[in-house]
Amino acid sequence: MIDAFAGAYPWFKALHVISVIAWMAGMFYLPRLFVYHADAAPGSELSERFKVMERRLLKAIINPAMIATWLFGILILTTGAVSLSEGWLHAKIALVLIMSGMHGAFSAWRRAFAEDRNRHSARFYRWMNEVPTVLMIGIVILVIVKPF
Ligand code: HEM
Repeated sequence: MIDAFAGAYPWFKALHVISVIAWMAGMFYLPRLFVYHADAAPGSELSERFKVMERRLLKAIINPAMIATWLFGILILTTGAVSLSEGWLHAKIALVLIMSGMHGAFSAWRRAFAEDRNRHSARFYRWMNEVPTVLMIGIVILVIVKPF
C-alpha cells in the first residue's frame, strides 16, 4: 500500500465509476454507428458523416475514458482497500482484458470504415454490439456481489 493514497480510496472509486460510465457509453454507441454505417454507400455524404462521428467518439470519449478507467482501477488497488488475492478481482480483470480487446477491435473496424474498406455486415455489428453489454453485466456482478 502507498500510505499517501490510503484515504483516497473513495475518491479513486468515484473517479473510476465516472470513467467506467463514459467508457461503456462509448462502447455501446460505437458499434450502433457501425450497424448503420455498414449499409451506407462508401463515399456517400452519409458515410462521410458517420466517419466524423466515429472518429470523434473514439478519440474524444472512448480512448481517454478507457485510460482513466484503468488508471483509477489500478490506483484503487494501490490504496490497499482491496486484497489482490480475491477471486472476483482476478475474474473481473480477465473480463476487463476482453473488454479492452473489444475496444481494440472497434478501433480497427473504425479505421477500416475511415478508409472505405469495411468487410463486415450490419448483422455482424449488431452481434458485436451485444458483447460489451454481456461483459459489463459480468463485471458489475463480480465487483458488487463478489460471488467468490
Ligand atoms: C480497467 C481495469 C479495472 C480495474 C483494475 C478495476 C479495479 C477495481 C477495483 C479494485 C475496485 C474496488 C472494488 C471494491 O472496493 O470492492 C473497482 C470498483 C468498481 N469497478 Fe472496476 N476496475 C476496472 C475496470 C472496470 C470496468 C470495465 C467496469 C465496468 C464495466 C468496472 C466497474 C466497477 C464498479 C461499478 C465499481 C464499484 C463497485 C463498488 O461500489 O464497490 N471496473 N474496480
